[in-house]
Amino acid sequence: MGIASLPPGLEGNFIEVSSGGGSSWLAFNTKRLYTNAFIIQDDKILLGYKKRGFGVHKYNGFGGKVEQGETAVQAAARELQEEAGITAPLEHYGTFLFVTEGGPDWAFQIEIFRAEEYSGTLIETDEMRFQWFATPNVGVGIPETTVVSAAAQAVVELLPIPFDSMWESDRYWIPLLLSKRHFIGRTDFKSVGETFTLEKWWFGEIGAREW
Ligand SMILES: Nc1ncnc2c1[nH]c(=O)n2[C@H]1C[C@H](O)[C@@H](COP(=O)(O)OP(=O)(O)OP(=O)(O)O)O1
Repeated sequence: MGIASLPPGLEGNFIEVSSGGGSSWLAFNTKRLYTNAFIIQDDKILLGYKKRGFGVHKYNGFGGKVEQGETAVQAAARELQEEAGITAPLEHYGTFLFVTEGGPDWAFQIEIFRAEEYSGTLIETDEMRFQWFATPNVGVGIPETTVVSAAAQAVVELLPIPFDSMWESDRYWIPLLLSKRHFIGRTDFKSVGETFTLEKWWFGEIGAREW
C-alpha cells in the first residue's frame, strides 16, 4: 500500500489502507453533506439502532443531513442531541463518499466525528435506540481480526460491534476511527429497495493534509 490515485470525488494526499470490489466507480452529479457521530470510551462504543427511515434496522452512529446555514460539526451536535439526547465535544476524524447505483444521482458526503465524553442522559428516541458495544482489537482493513479484549468482556459484558448489522463498509473505517486515525474514503453500493450491497470501496489515511 502507498500513495495511490484517489477515487473520483476525493482529493488530497492520503495513504491507501483498504480497497476492493469492481473495476469502475459510479458516476454522480453533486455531493450532499451528512454527519455521523460516535462516542468512544475506554473499551466501548455507542451506536444507535435505526428504527425508521434511511438505513432502518442497521446500527450506526448518530447523524443526518447538514441543514442550510449549519456547519458539519453544528449539524453533528444537533443530530446527536435529537437522536440520543446528549451533547459532546465532537472532533472530526474522517470523510467518505457514499454513492448508490439505483439510488440518487448525487453522493452522500458523510463527515465522521467522535468524542470520548458526553453530557446529559442517553435517551431512546423515535429514530434511534442507543446501545453500547465492546470495541475490538482490530486490524485495520481486516475485519476477521475483530477479537474483543478479555478486559472488555469481563468488565462490561458488552456484545462486540455488530458489523453484520451495520453498513457493509463500516468494517473498513470503524477501526481507523477507533484508533484515532484521520481517514478519507469512498464506498459505492448497489441498492435494490432497502437492500444495499457494497460494490467497491477505498479508504486511506492522512498523508499530508491539515485537519
Ligand atoms: N454507507 C453508509 N455508512 C455509514 N453511514 C451511512 C451510510 N450511508 C448513510 O446515509 N449513512 C448515515 C449518514 C447519516 O448519519 C444517516 C442518514 O441520514 P438520515 O437519517 O437519512 O438523515 P436525517 O436528516 O436524520 O433524516 P430525517 O430525520 O430528516 O429523515 O446514515
